[in-house]
Amino acid sequence: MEGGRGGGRGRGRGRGGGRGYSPTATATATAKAIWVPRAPQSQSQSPPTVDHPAPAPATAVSVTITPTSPPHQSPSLPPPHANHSQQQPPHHSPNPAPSPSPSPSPSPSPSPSPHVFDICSLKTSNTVVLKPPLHFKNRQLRKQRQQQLNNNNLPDGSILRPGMVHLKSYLSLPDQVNIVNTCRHLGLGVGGFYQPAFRDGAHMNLHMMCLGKIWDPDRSCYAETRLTDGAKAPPFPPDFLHLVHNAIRDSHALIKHHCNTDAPQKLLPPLSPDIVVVNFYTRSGRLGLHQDKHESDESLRKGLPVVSFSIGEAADFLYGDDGDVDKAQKVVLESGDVLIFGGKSRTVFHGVSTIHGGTAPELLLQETKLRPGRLNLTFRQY
Ligand SMILES: O=C(O)CCC(=O)C(=O)O
Ligand SMILES: [Fe+2]
Repeated sequence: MEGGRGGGRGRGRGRGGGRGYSPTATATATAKAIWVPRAPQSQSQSPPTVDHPAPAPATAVSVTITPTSPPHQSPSLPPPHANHSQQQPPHHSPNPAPSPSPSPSPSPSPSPSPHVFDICSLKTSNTVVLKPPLHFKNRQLRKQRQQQLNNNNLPDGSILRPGMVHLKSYLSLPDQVNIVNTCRHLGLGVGGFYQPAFRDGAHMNLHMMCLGKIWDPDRSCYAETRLTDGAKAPPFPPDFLHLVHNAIRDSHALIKHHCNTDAPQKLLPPLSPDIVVVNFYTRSGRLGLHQDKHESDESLRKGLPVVSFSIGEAADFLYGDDGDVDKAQKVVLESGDVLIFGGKSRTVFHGVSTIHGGTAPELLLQETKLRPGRLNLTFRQY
């Protein structure tokens, strides 16, 4: 990604909103009694710049009552922590926090370092949570499958520009849960989430973690280690590869259908990703218009795409020919959406202007305890 050259300083210079974005609107959700959303987080749990409006809205169904329990997670995940990084310093401490213990021992557990950013808020409380009944879950899954394969087995999606494809509701709920859990686990360890800062003291308005290679926003290049704390990137997670490949395959089907071509791979070349940039946006998070253009010359020359997964709250994603926000087009990316830009759109300017609070799927929140905000993964081939 390019935060500096080409007029795209928006990515990095996110101080207070970067390139002319108005402050993020805070949506207030009204819950219609039902199964209760998670306990609202107290202000003291929030980083200084983060809004914590009302909890996500819930959906009306008949319910059974169960006590609050930790989310479903793989046994290797660390146990719930009560502490989150709240006073996020500009830089990681020189001694990165140790990886969370792989042992699933229940409690008491060591709290993560205060410098670690936990994308889930797993603090248990006395709140009674009403869980959705199984038939509701199944209906959701059926609906999702149908959405994925309507229209002659084509995925639900559209072509925004040549080489730029938006797949709607593409990632299943279990896949989203798995991605959140994996990112949480990696994000708590060495090289995990941090808030990138610049030499001049400005911060990006998001938390980032790079897998495979480190993206260094200050130097606008990839590096082996992170400047702030010397951490190496956690390895690229091979578990996600099939999702990326499937998304490209299904985008090809869509391109073939809509663009009347037998060679969709010429418009959108396939990639073998080896880097993921994972961003977590709180509700006030954003990312100025920028280009992703520090992958290898060959990768860029071939137009190997960037594949982006959105999970959690919806976001306004802007894109255009240059860094001018007023001329940019907008698409709303919701949880489970996949956006791909390659070929002629490989270096399209893009950014995130708004996170829509309260829009994350309730089931996802129940399963993961994802914080209010949005998780985004962009896969790239160096
Ligand atoms: O969050 C998004 O949708 C975009 C992220 C992005 O552009 C980047 O990480 O370079
Ligand atoms: Fe980008």
